[in-house]
Amino acid sequence: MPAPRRPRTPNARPQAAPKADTRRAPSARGAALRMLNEVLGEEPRLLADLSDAPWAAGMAGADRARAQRLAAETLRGLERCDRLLAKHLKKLPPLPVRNVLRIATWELAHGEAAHGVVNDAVNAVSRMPRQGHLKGLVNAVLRKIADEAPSEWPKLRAPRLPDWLREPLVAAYSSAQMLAFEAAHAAGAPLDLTPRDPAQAADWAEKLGGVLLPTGSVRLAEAGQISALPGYEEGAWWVQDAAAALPVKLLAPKQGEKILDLCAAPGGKTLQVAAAGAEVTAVDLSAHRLKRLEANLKRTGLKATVIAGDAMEHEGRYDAILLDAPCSATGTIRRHPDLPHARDGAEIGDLIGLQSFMIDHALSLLNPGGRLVFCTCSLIPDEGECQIEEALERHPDLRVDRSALERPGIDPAWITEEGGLRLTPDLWPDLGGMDGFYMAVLTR
Ligand SMILES: C[S@@+](CC[C@H](N)C(=O)[O-])C[C@H]1O[C@@H](n2cnc3c(N)ncnc32)[C@H](O)[C@@H]1O
Repeated sequence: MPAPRRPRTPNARPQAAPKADTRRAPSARGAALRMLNEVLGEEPRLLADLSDAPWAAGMAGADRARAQRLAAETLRGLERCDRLLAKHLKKLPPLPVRNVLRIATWELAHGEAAHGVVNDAVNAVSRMPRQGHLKGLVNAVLRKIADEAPSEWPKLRAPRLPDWLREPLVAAYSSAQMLAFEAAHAAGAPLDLTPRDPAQAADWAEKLGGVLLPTGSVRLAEAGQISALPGYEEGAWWVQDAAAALPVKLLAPKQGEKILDLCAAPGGKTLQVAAAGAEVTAVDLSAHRLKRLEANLKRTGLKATVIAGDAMEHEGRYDAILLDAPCSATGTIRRHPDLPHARDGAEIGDLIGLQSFMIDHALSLLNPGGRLVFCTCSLIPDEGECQIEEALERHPDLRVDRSALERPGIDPAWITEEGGLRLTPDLWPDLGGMDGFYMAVLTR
């Protein structure tokens, strides 16, 4: 029988570093508009890929952060914006004008002074070569929205996920749980930190005015400027969702162990493994994303061997392997509200194929008695539970180590039939939720 064809790696294209742009930098609102136009455009892009776009090169850090937030929050509330606007639009204007209206609607619903918001929106449209004539319409609509939005916004339902994602999730969970996911996505995410020294987590929670979560992460309600927080410069902690910090806790790296982090960038998990004193090799296909890993290693003073390359071609023998495989990232919508709009699910089939090839390759690199943690930040069981069930069928000597799940803060209700952990954004409702994730510990 011919060997099965390996699916193409969806994000295998090398990413070039952005070129500096000498044109005048856009305002925060102008940049947010460009971001929305790109996320919702014909060739949709993710916000994360736009943060260092050439057109944003001259922007001050604070403006850049404001633009990102404005774009992300408008996308999070897009359905609500459109519902408010629909009452006042007989016909949908072209996308750039619609996006000006959407951003302004979000701002008006969230307490921004109407005068500035409406003026800026009218000016933005009047500068559009082909849509300038719509400035009067924009002015009239936004004056009405300014009156209504603050009181109407909270009455609108949490935005629904698009069908490409809602349908598989309703089939896998339930309609009620789906509504709870959507409410969690609408609520957004607090800022979680992983302390370099887990024994000092409570101290950092106190110093930063946060709370210590049951699994050992520190949660802050208000992020502000992260690089200005105590402990940032000295690398005493790094930003990492509490759910994303769990795979390495299950891996339980030990001093001196030889550990491979197969899909490592931007590196939150590599830092955890290195902080435990293990000898870590971090591999990732994206040289661009690895730059962030290198910067994080420098800031924290932690050590890792960093390799830009294809996980499927990596060779060696390791005591333990972490495989945080490329996936649909549908568990991270609280923090990436652009994802449901910029994606359409077309690449999920390829990703599922790649994940199973990566599991098999990772298993071939394990020392006898070694352990593999497979995880994905996805809500889709095909990228989680099903991968493990199928791996167990392909490898009769493989078993799932359930004892690895006996860790502080892990609720037994999260444990799945095959022995993995299923985390969803509606968990910890009183603490502010967590990202969706799946993880399992395999040994052979
Ligand atoms: C979920 S992210 C990893 C997140 C990372 N473990 C962390 O904690 O920061 C998946 C990563 O897989 C990388 N990737 C995708 N295909 C790959 C391949 N064939 N070989 C190595 N890395 C790959 C992507 O560049 C991406 O950085």
